[in-house]
Amino acid sequence: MRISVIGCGYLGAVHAATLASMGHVVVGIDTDSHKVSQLARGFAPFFEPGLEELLAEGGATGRLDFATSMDLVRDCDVHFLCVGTPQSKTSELADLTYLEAATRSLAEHAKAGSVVVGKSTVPVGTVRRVRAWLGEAEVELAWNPEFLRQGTAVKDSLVPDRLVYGVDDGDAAAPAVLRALDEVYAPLLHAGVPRLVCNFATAELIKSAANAYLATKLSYINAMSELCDAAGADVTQLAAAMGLDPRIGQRYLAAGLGFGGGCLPKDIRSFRAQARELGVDSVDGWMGLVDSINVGQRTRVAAVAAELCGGSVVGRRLAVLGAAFKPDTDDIRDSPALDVALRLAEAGAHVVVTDPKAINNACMRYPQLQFEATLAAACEGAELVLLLTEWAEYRELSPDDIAELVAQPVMVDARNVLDREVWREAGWTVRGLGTGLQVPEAAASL
Ligand SMILES: NC(=O)C1=CN([C@@H]2O[C@H](COP(=O)(O)OP(=O)(O)OC[C@H]3O[C@@H](n4cnc5c(N)ncnc54)[C@H](O)[C@@H]3O)[C@@H](O)[C@H]2O)C=CC1
Ligand SMILES: O=C(O)[C@H]1O[C@H](OP(=O)(O)OP(=O)(O)OC[C@H]2O[C@@H](n3ccc(=O)[nH]c3=O)[C@H](O)[C@@H]2O)[C@H](O)[C@@H](O)[C@@H]1O
Repeated sequence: MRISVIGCGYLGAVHAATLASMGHVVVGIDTDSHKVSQLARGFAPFFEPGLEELLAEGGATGRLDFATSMDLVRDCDVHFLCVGTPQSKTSELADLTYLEAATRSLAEHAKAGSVVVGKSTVPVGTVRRVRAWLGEAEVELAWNPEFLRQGTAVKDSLVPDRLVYGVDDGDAAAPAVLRALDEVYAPLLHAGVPRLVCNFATAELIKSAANAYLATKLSYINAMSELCDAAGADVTQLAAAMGLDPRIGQRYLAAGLGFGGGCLPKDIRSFRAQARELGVDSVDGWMGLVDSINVGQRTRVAAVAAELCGGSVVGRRLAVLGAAFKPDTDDIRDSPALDVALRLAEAGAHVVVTDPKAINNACMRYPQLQFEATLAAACEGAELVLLLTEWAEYRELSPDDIAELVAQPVMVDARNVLDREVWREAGWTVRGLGTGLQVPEAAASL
């Protein structure tokens, strides 16, 4: 099939490359000419494991191309809308202006009978607006939310847990739309990936509800970590024991600094705003609590840092390990690590940040922080080390690796990934979250 992918960011570039690897002829369209020129030359404009290999394969087979001009979508049978839907700058609502612009532009170029498939995460009711933006274009519409995670996006796209097709069940064209989607995803369906067909509102809500559930699970275990600190219990052991119950499961129970990124935070706020508009107070209140528990973890980490510095971080040299919002990505959107680093810098500390992949993105945006390419340079002379993003190389750190570099052997392990006993035996003071030591109220204002 000939397919276009409109919007080639963390979602769209991976989607385009994986569709080409399945045998389709794909053109990715993006308004960012720098991104397009990198993609067209086979370079990933961001770090995503496995993406460059797929871009190279797509380029070599001639099945994958990228462009800024919508002209190239004319021959395509299916168009995927993958543009950003960030949080509005002035409210909790999703900003749909990119989606509107992309849809209106697509409508001018899409051939009659082609199928427009939304993939961006949108508030319930958006598909009706997309239909209106398509105007007189003689195209069909479907909504096919995406569940991939950054860092494992290629694998998640090639082996997804499920495919959700939102279609207009009252429309005579629905069977043809389903056939088109089945043809797109034929290799996945043959491999047994479950396929769920539903109406538009359900498809929109499935995506928001799934992200809200993941966020809920994370804030739940982070609330438990606060309880563990108050009660002298250990949240890592608590989570491990809870997770052994298959009804609960181990995943998304790692307590610590909480969630960030370009999706979960903005999606729960958008979900909250949707619930308010629909008059469903329970979801509004619930999402508000999930959000505030999550943001509260950042305050708690900053408070622990201040406590370990004797009550104030003013003038102290602090090393921060991690800038990306999670390991295996260079994405710094709503990064909890950078949020804590900035709070500590604002409180008067000299903060030196390192990260295996995200330094370039971070140093352009935050000139008030010092960035170092290596762990050794970041730790040199540090009076306190904060492990804020659990990259493998930080999880596997041993006290000997940095003991000679730091000024004081003191560590905040905000992801609870280090073996505290090993570090304590080596003479370090180590604090995690939910380890049975209360975060002081006085410092919590930081
Ligand atoms: N990043 C992820 O892991 C996932 C993201 N999503 C959703 O996918 C959507 C996209 O997210 P990301 O890829 O992370 O965002 P992103 O910001 O990385 O990419 C969006 C891309 O759209 C391009 N764009 C904006 N307006 C355009 C237009 N009129 N025409 C063509 N291109 C245009 C931008 O230049 C940018 O490259 C969001 O709704 C997000 O919630 C869903 C699942 C996973
Ligand atoms: O809609 C989206 O864009 C995507 O959002 C998340 O994916 P992603 O943001 O890539 O990252 P996750 O792996 O889910 O992690 C989110 C945050 O939770 C944190 N986290 C995760 C797991 C955990 O146990 N503890 C924890 O604090 C991570 O550090 C990270 O900051 C969802 O997992 C995807 O299914 C969804 O498609």
